[in-house]
Amino acid sequence: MSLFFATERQVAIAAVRRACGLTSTVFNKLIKNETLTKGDKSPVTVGDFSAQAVVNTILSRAFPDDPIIGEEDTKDLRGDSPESTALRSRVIDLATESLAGELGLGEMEEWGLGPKHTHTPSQLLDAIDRGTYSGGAVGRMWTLDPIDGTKGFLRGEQFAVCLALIVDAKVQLGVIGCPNLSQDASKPDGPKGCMFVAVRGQGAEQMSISGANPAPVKIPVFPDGDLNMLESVEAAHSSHSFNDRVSRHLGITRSPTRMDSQAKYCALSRGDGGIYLRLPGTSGYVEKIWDHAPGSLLVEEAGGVITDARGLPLNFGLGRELRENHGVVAAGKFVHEKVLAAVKEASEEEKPNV
Ligand SMILES: Nc1ncnc2c1ncn2[C@@H]1O[C@H](COP(=O)(O)O)[C@@H](OP(=O)(O)O)[C@H]1O
Ligand SMILES: [Mg+2]
Ligand SMILES: [Mg+2]
Ligand SMILES: [Mg+2]
Repeated sequence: MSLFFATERQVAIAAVRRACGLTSTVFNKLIKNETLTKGDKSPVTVGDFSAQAVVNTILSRAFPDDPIIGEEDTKDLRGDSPESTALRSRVIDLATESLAGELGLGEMEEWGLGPKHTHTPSQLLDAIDRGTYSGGAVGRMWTLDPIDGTKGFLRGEQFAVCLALIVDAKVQLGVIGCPNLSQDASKPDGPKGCMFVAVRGQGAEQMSISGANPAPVKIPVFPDGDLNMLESVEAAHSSHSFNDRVSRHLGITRSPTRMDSQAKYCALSRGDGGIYLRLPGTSGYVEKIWDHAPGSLLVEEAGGVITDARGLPLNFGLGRELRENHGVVAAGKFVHEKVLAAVKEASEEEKPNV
């Protein structure tokens, strides 16, 4: 196997693993005033901020020249109000505790990481703000969603820690940690917690969050009548009624599987659902690159195809947003074209979607 991006892969896995551990700690202890509502009305918790501090600290030590496009920033943490002060100190405590653990990386000492190293509050806040890079078509950059599916996280359902390396607008490495996803889709009550890792040209695999039982994932060929749809829980994030219409065109009778976060891409990659469809609602929301970068590579490396609703490739080189894309259609390679055709038919019936 080619060793391209071997160090990046190892560091990204260690960082996502660490952030997954942190999110479980937070969930068990989350108290009411530790969640904020952002300007766009979406929630953010101490978990999102501290997970971004942890992952960005690890990335910045291992790859000091790489910029990071992260979802969160410290605007709401740096104020003098009692709320900001309390939130800030919780985030710093959580990140400090998390970074004090073993990372299992050979170069840890050299990079100033691991149990022997401390990080000051201002270093941790600055680490969060390392995520403000504006992106673009040229060069190496990481993109991080420290908690994708914050609403699912708050409900105790699916969420994911999502990290990708983009080089010259192409996703080369993607790591997604899903602490609440069953390791075996056929045993929903069995052990939970999986990580999905994809490297361009090297395939995709699933393992436990600790790294145990790595196994390749591949989208199976679904017999006609066995397909089903994966979609967001939140109707405001993608139109459920449009998906129903597409399902009717495809002759799908099974009800859709609703799941928060990029866990949907993970489910698709292992055949736990045949199509992921995400068509924008009417709010004019533009998709963010951290919500799709690792998931898109995972789908491709698992043998699937991902485009927008018009059949165009997702363009990760236009900054923080997928500015020129419209929705997302992901499916196995024998199904994707049929889904695009059904999307076209459905949208002709139901303007203004496409
Ligand atoms: N109106 C909207 N339309 C589409 N996506 C939206 C949206 N508002 C928020 N989102 C994005 O939807 C993501 C969750 O996707 P899903 O519905 O698949 O769980 C959120 O990620 P975060 O939870 O990281 O903020 C957020 O980026
Ligand atoms: Mg968010
Ligand atoms: Mg997200
Ligand atoms: Mg998020």
